[in-house]
Amino acid sequence: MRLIIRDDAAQVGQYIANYICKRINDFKPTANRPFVLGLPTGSSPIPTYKALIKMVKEGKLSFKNVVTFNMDEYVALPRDHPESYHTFMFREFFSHVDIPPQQVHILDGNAHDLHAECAAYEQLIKSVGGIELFLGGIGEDGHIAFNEPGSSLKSRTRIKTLAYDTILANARFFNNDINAVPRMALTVGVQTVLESREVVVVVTGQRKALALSKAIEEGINHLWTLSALQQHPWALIVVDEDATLELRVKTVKYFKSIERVQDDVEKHHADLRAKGVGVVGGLGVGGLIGHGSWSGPGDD
Ligand SMILES: N[C@@H]1[C@@H](O)[C@H](O)[C@@H](COP(=O)(O)O)O[C@@H]1O
Repeated sequence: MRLIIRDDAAQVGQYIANYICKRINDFKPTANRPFVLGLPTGSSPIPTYKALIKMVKEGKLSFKNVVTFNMDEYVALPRDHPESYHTFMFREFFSHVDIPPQQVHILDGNAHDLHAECAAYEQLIKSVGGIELFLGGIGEDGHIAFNEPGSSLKSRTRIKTLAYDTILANARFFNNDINAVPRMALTVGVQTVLESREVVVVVTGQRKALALSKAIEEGINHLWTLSALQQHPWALIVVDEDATLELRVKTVKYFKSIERVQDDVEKHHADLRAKGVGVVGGLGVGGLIGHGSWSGPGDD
């Protein structure tokens, strides 16, 4: 796992957008071999969406051959409700990029048979070859998607009752009316996220600081479901300074030093490549081994 720390939420968004842009462009997706991207809702990914939209408008990135799967959706909230995740995603992102709407997948919280809807979602993800990169956010209680505390770390897409803390936290989107917040949601499971080939998580703001420290400084624990990421071979968490408030100074220094070393190694490789010297893997930092040149968060 790698942790990248930036000054503020805007810089976090820019970093992740650059990262996703590079991933998609390096993948060279085609209609027959699309890039499969998992996406979250919430306020945290908005700076990333803004930066991605700008890249599309500048012609640096296209979503024509990208297939998306959203993490979650409320149960029984009309699809066209301003706070449904369908509405959110089209308002904040999909309507501004060149993705064909039939390539967008969002769970249907109004499906007649919710269990069948969840099973079909898992099947659909499998049928396109699995998710290449899952971008996620977290709740204050450390939940990823809507995998509330106590969720099985082997869970798959299913119906989930929301924790009272989450209902309280999300009331801000419903005119602070707790009674208006749906009590249930459909969500991908922790295992669904872990099965994607790469996971990138955005964590910003002081109110997420405790969850971040529980997830990365302590053991894997179903009470902080993001901690399951410790088992993922290719995970990156991008945070702002505020989100690091509960981390040990030593933890912050460690991850910052890893990034510095990574930059030095990357520069060294670029110099070698410019001189026409082939670069083989094996430097052992941040996933260089087996990748020739570093391009990802690494599996250290
Ligand atoms: N289901 C979503 C999560 O996927 C999201 O990560 C979380 C954080 O939202 P925010 O980024 O607004 O803090 O909100 C909801 O609970």
